[in-house]
Amino acid sequence: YCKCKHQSRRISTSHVTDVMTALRDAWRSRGSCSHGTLEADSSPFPHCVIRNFLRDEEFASRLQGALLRQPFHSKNTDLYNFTQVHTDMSVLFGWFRLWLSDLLDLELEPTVDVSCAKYQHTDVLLCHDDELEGRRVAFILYLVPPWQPSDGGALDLYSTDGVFCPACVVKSLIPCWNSLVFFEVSPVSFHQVSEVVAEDKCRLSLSGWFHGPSLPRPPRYIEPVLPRQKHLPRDESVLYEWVSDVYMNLEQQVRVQQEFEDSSEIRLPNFLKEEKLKEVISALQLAEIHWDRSGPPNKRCYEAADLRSVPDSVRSCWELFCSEAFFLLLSNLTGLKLHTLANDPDSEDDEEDEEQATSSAAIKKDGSTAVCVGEIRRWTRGCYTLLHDSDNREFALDLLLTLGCSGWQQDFGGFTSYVAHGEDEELLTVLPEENSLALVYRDTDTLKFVKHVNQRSSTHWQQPPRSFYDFSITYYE
Ligand SMILES: O=C(O)CCC(=O)C(=O)O
Ligand SMILES: [Fe+2]
Repeated sequence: YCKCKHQSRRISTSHVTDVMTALRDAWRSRGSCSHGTLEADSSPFPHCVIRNFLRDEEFASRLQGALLRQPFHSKNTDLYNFTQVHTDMSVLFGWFRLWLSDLLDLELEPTVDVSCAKYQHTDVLLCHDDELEGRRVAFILYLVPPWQPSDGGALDLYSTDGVFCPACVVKSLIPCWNSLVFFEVSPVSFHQVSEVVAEDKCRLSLSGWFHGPSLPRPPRYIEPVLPRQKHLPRDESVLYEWVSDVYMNLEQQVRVQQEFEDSSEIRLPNFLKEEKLKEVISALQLAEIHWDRSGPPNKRCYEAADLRSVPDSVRSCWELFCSEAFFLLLSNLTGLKLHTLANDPDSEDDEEDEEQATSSAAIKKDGSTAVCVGEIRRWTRGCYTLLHDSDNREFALDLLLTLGCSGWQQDFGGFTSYVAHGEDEELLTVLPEENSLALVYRDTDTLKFVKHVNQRSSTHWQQPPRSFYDFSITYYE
């Protein structure tokens, strides 16, 4: 298996032993080592690349052909997009397991769990650590055509911060025909397959894990809960200034509420008044707003506006959604109790409540406990959010207003997908739609993610700013 530079000659046992000793030392001392076709490094976590992994090139080509004829199934979630087929490759990787066991001085279980993956244009596997009960070493054998960094599809390795969260990509391994990468699965082995941008290349690989005793795992970092705020004291004039007249009509509010109660979600098109919409979009696009990158990348990747840096029009729009008058409007639109004056489904004097709905005198009396938390976000190519176990799971009302996204298509990604916890099935998709306000009530079993914005969005964004924006706010009764 170790051919080094001696393509046609048999390798002497002593040479193999030398390489093995060097590699073992490098692995143990967290150093690096390079020997012919083999390169090992411990930064950002221990990994090794072996070129010309399969000695018989022709066998490798036949293997590639045979694999390509397999029935691939498409895999499509928050984390990834690619096609896969399971294969029994225990024979092919059996001896490799013995070699690895010897190298790592570690008992690896005989069962290898191998699958074949095919990544094509826009396919991606976002940041993850591979940690799952018993996985000890991950390996990937690439059966790819000549591959350039500009084709995408690199295996990117992340550094980690002080609390074992991924920080940034510090090394990119470009897939190469008949080369194999293996790395130690550990609490810091964060990696991704970057999006394949080549339109006509197929990144075929055989990959899997060898199982053994797991490394000790530090407790997972728990993110602090973002501070939630009570409504801002603003009266109903803010609604008349911003919200399209149709949604200020009480009969219309009743209709919206009925629909919302039936399906727990509703889209309200043309939500903001046209001139206000234009003002906010151009401010978001042109103003010098400070955008902070959100992370860590195993959970999210987008930019959020530093609210201290936004121009007046954007701030006013933000304040609209946080205003007392808006909490009351939302109560009327959804039937939720986001305000003490909200229609109480058990109360008999609904009519009286409705009359009070937009009266500023009534607003002053409020003693509600409803709160909200949210962000103004910027979405560009490569952005996403992922589902994760630490998501706090509470009943909540999500509000999403997307701006600067006219002509958006679903296959660009960037849509919000609601799923039931522990299931693949999608409950609801909210597409970015210009000036459409989406309201979604979620229960403790519902999670959401924003699908990776892929390279197809670049064809849509011919010129700057190459981004769309949203106001994303969650309300708690
Ligand atoms: O294909 C690769 O380079 C990595 C694949 C991977 O990380 C995985 O399947 O978990
Ligand atoms: Fe992985």
